[in-house]
Amino acid sequence: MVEAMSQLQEEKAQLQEELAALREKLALRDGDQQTVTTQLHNQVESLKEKLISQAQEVSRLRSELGGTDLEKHRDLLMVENERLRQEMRCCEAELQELRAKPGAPCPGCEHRQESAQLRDKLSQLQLEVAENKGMLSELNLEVQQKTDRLAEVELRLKDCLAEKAQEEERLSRRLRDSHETIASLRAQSPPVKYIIKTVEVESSKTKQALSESQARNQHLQEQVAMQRQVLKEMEQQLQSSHQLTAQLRAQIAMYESELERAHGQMLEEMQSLEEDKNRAIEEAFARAQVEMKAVHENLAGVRTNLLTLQPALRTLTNDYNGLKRQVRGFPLLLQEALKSVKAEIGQAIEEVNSNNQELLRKYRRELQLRKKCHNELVRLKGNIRVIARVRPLTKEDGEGPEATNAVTFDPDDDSIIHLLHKGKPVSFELDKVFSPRASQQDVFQEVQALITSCIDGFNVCIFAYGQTGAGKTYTMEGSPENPGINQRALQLLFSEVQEKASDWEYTITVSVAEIYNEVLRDLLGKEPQEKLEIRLCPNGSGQLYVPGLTEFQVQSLDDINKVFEFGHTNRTTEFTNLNEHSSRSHALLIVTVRGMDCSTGLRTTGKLNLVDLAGSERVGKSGAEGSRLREAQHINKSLSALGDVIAALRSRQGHVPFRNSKLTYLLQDSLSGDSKTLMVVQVSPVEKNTSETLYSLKFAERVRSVELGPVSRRAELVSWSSQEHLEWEPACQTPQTSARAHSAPGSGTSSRPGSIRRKLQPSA
Ligand SMILES: Nc1ncnc2c1ncn2[C@@H]1O[C@H](COP(=O)(O)OP(=O)(O)OP(=O)(O)O)[C@@H](O)[C@H]1O
Repeated sequence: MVEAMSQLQEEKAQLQEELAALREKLALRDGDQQTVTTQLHNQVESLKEKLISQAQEVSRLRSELGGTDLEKHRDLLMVENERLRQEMRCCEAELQELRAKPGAPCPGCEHRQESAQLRDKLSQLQLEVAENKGMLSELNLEVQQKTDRLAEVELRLKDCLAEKAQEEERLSRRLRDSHETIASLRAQSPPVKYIIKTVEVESSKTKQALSESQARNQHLQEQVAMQRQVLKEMEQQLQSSHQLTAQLRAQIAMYESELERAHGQMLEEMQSLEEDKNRAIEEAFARAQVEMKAVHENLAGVRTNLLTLQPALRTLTNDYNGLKRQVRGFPLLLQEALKSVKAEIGQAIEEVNSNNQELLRKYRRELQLRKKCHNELVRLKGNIRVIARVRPLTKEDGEGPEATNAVTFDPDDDSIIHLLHKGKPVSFELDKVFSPRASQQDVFQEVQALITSCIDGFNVCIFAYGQTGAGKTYTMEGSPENPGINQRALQLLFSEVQEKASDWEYTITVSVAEIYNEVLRDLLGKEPQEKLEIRLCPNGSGQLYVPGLTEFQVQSLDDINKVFEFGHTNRTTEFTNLNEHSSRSHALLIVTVRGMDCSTGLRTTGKLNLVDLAGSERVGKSGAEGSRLREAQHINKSLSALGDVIAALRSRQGHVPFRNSKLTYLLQDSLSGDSKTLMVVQVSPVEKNTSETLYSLKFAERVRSVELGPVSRRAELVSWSSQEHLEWEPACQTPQTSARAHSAPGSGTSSRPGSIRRKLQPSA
């Protein structure tokens, strides 16, 4: 029993210990539970506070920025709009009144225009106001939409708050229940274990509910943030609509002021117009009264006058009837007058025509006379003339005694040239001698009469003769800056032709050819290397022509330059050593001038041959061989043939040996008949060239001298040919042997060069 008692005691102590431990544990649990509950309570409290503050915030926001302001704005705008409408109606009514007012400004009055302008302005303003009205109603609509959305948000917020309150209520109720349960558990200690477990279960449930409510709280916070964002956007929109409204209001104010000003202006104008009108009426009335008075007075006078005028009126009526009769007969008179005037005019025209005919006849006669005079002049000068041109010393002549000047001139006679050959002076007389100082123009002046005769239908030949480097090409072609005879001749032809353009139609064509080693080539052709032949015209006219020789029509200096350029290019491409070749060939520029008299239909053709001959130096003398010898022989042959032809022409022989060379055969037309020839003998002034110079001058003098008396001429011809051939023999080549060599004036050995010419003339 004792053992059982002690066992019971032990068990009791054990149980007490266990109870104490449990109590301790429970006390601990209680403490934990309490802290958790207070924490939860605190959390719920803070949530509540947050919710309240959020609700306050929302209401504050609502009061600050919410629909009420928008609504207020909208209401204000609507009131404003209504006020504007009323004002507009008033203005319109006033305008109507003004329009309807009698005594509108008189037509054409300047105020009328201004009034019209004002009306236009007003209608513009009305249009603008209507536009603004439209904008305002749009704005109203927008404000309405925003207000609706705000109301929706508020509703949602209210729902959320109610849910929250319910949740809070539920939680606090559960909390209260838990507290009560704990208190009851404390009161009943034995089933502590079970209660603790229940509390534990309850506590976890409470926690879960708490976390749920936190999540919901979070969700609500997010929603509130979203709402805030929406509110912000709406705020911005509201602000922009505020700005727009302010702008619109400003515009409306502006239009109002404009309208007011226009209205005021209009009123003022109307007033001034009214005043003007009244004033004008008064003035008019006063004037009318005065005039009326005067008219009355006049009327009295007129009445008395009328009585006196009646007899005068009768006579005037008689006069009028007489004039009427005269007017009826006027067309007849006019016709007769016109007839006589026409007859007079016809007579005058006939007189003018006959005068014109007379003048034309005189002009033609003058033209013929001029032509005759010109021909006479040329004839007096000689159909074949020879002039010399001495080139200046150039760098190419070198230095030293061999390069000194050997040519002098006669200061009193420009047809004499003196040459110092091997220390002995020799003189020659030609038609004219040009010193090195002579310009291209000076030389051209001498030949231009010949060139113009070409327009009248004459054939002309101008040759440049002389040794290589004596200046032939310079005289004929010149340089681009200082052109020679060729270009100047064509320019002269152009200007002459232009002068006659009213009566004559002219065409000028050019051909460029070359004779080398007795072969004729066309330098303007497509095949410059092709050999050309000279043939008789098949029409039996006896004239010559060159089949295939290209002719270019030229009208300007540009055309000439192109033709020369083309000819030069053909020559350059043909021969590698052009300078060498050019001095060994004859270059011909053939200009044909064809004219037609517009009134008579008369046609003329004149040919101008401008020839740069091959160098006349006697290459054969220096013992040249091969091609140089062949060239020399050809040149010699053609130059001799030219001399023979000129000589035969001057002596008017029956037979002229044209066919002895290609050159003379080609120029046959231009060397025969009444053609005119000029030879320019080019002279080098250098000491080392005196032998060639002497030869050239002798040749020139011979050409010039053969024109005299028939017997002498024949004798001269014999001497010419034999002399010419002898000249090519080196052994016979001495200047002294020439019968035509002259001594320089003052040398005392011979008479003046002109004496030979005189010697050959038939004695009187
Ligand atoms: N009157 C002049 N004034 C100035 N320079 C001249 C004159 N005459 C010739 N000359 C010059 O002398 C040089 C030889 O002249 P040009 O070439 O005309 O001689 P050419 O007789 O035609 O020779 P070629 O037979 O070789 O053609 C050239 O440089 C030229 O410019």
